[in-house]
Amino acid sequence: MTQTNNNMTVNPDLAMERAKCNFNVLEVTHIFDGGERNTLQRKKIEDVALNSGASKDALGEEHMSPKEKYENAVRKSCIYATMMKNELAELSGLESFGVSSPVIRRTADAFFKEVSPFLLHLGMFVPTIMGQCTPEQQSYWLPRALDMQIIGTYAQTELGHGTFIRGLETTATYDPETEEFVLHSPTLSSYKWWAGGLGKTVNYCIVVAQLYTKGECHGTHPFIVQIRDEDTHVPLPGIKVGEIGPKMGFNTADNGFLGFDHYRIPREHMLMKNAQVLKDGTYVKVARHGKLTYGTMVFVRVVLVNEVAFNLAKASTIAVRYSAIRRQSKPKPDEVEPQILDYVTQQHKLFIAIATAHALQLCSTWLWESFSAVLAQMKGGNTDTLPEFHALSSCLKAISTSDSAHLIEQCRHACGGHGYMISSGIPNLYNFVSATRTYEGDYTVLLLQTARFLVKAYEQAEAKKPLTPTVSYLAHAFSGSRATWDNSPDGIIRSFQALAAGKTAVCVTNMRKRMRAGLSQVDAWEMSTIQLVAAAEAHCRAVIADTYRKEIVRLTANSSPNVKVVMDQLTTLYLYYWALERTGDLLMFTSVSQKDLVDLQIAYEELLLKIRPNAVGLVDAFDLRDELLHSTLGSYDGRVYERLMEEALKSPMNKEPVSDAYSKYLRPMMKGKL
Ligand SMILES: CC/C=C\C/C=C\C/C=C\C/C=C\CC/C=C/C(=O)SCCNC(=O)CCNC(=O)[C@H](O)C(C)(C)COP(=O)(O)OP(=O)(O)OC[C@H]1O[C@@H](n2cnc3c(N)ncnc32)[C@H](O)[C@@H]1OP(=O)(O)O
Ligand SMILES: Cc1cc2nc3c(=O)[nH]c(=O)nc-3n(C[C@H](O)[C@H](O)[C@H](O)COP(=O)(O)OP(=O)(O)OC[C@H]3O[C@@H](n4cnc5c(N)ncnc54)[C@H](O)[C@@H]3O)c2cc1C
Repeated sequence: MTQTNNNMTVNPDLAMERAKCNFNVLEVTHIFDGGERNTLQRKKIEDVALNSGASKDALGEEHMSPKEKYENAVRKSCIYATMMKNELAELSGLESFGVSSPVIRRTADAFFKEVSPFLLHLGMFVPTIMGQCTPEQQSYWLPRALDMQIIGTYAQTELGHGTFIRGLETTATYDPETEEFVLHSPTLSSYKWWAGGLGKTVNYCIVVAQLYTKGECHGTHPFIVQIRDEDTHVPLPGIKVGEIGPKMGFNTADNGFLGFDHYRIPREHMLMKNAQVLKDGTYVKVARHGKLTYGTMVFVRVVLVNEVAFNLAKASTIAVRYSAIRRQSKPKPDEVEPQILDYVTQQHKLFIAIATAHALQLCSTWLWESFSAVLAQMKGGNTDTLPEFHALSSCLKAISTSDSAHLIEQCRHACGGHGYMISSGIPNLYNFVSATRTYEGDYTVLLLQTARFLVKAYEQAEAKKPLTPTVSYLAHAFSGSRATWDNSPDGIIRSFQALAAGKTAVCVTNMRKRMRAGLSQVDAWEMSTIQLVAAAEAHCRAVIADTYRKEIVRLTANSSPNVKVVMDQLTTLYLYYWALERTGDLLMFTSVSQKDLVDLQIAYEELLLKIRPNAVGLVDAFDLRDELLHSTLGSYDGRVYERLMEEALKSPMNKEPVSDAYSKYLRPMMKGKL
């Protein structure tokens, strides 16, 4: 066993990997964090939050009953929330603590193997107050929410409808006599369903309901609604609330249901930044864009790109470290069993996961900056950039969550049987991330939103009208010839753009054909949706590839030579991987030949070998403390087998030498006495 500086016993294979890494790991950490200052700040926050040991459980969460798990999650949420109010607020440098800080959010992961019941409070309740309230409403609600005097959630989805927001059934009918809204759930399918924290934790929630005033329906609007007594926590009269039951993941989030029986709230509890109901019941539209009430969802879609990049970084750290210590099979009889990381197929599974974590992390920062710019313009009353941003955030949310879930599962495959253990950490990561593909807008549904924008942009390009930046490549779609293949990074990115343009063109052509053949526009669109989803996916891949490449070139401009090399290798790997995944499309829409593709496959395999010696260094650069990984397979010291055994011995099943089930069932059955 090898000793490191701080006297930690490290598995010798991992120590050897670290010794052969040829680049400065800390420099890459700074790139991933967005600069040295951010790394220092992150480390300080992690030290304060994690060094006290407050995040640890006496008994592993996985051995607790659902009720114990929930209560334990609330206990730790309260500890973490108190830390945020006290020590962490100042350190994070945020005006309003925690609300938009990925570091605070990530550090919280050390406290929860699943999720905090407060996630929706900070993730959606507070952002909705910030985004949908008038200044007066904000000054009343925000301090109470930030100080955790009230805890809230976001209740939009109903039993009958999640995707189709305009189809929600909960009603909020204005009564000018009492200056109140009457909230009502007219059907079973109108019951709110899913909101995190609603089951048992929160006492307030944002409720999205159909607004009726003066006999007219004005569509869905947000309201802030008290559902439990602020002192006793008992549900208020007219409220039917509870928890929805066990799920694939999110089992500490007490997702809930909620129904209203003619439940009254004051007029001022409608969130009135974008639309108002006056005392006499007159409806006044304030916003210049009809979809601004969907703002919290857009915010969360942006945040999620960062969130899944982080979770993918965790899964790849676990799988790469494990693959460095795991030895299996004997391809060369005279040599020792190789580390499984030496198998090229294993590298193929894992290095794309590392590269994707980088790509999504850098895209998320870029997306966040674009979002800030759109918000700044909207403050000045200009909503022109919103449609493009909605299209962009929709596809990035869809692709980042879907790719991350797929790659986390691939990391599990890469860990063989041990990856299936809860203690490996990977099942919890997968259960969490696979939900992100559905919530906040399902994958297909969001890609179809992007496709709407692409088709419109294509028609603008056809009419030689100006295009917005992310679709400017569509202007080249009318050259009449196939894009010229060239295997340089820029050449591959141009080819990805050609694929997106080509696929969009095919959709438009097919829809026009179908309409000429007599189909309505809606039916022609519906018949083309498989290809529209594929076009939006291709567009998103082109955006990610272009952004990742540009950002890496910019961020490594002053890096040391070896860091430049390894970062260039990772971006190139990302481009080769996706080109090889899309060979059929490339043959359709570019001049690529069979020989070009065979050469590209060989170049890809050689690239895997070049990255191999730096693989552990690359995941170390994510700088994920053991407390965040929660993994027997992925800890920094690589004591995998010791940890697996330690965890197995903690199982309550091992507390008694003979299980009660023996005398109750096994023995009678075996003795023929059952
Ligand atoms: C410290 C802690 C901080 C952070 C925490 C970190 C991490 C995570 C944070 C929190 C989250 C944690 C857990 C979340 C749990 C889950 C919560 C939820 O799921 S909440 C519910 C979410 N629900 C959805 O997302 C529903 C999806 N459906 C829709 O968005 C819409 O219905 C849909 C877009 C599908 C269609 O809307 P519709 O009104 O029917 O529009 P239509 O199709 O007719 O289009 C009309 C027109 O409007 C444009 N448009 C649609 N949406 C938007 C938008 N948001 N912005 C701008 N424009 C929009 C649409 O493109 C179309 O335009 P054109 O006519 O084509 O021009
Ligand atoms: C873990 C978790 C937490 C959640 N938390 C919250 C919360 O806090 N608050 C809240 O309000 N909601 C929450 N939700 C609900 C979530 O937002 C919805 O489940 C999600 O938006 C999908 O909607 P749906 O369930 O109605 O799916 P559906 O729309 O019924 O989708 C079912 C299938 O139909 C397809 N489909 C639907 N419409 C179309 C279409 N127009 N074209 C093509 N295909 C279509 C979808 O692609 C999908 O394959 C949560 C969900 C989960 C899983």
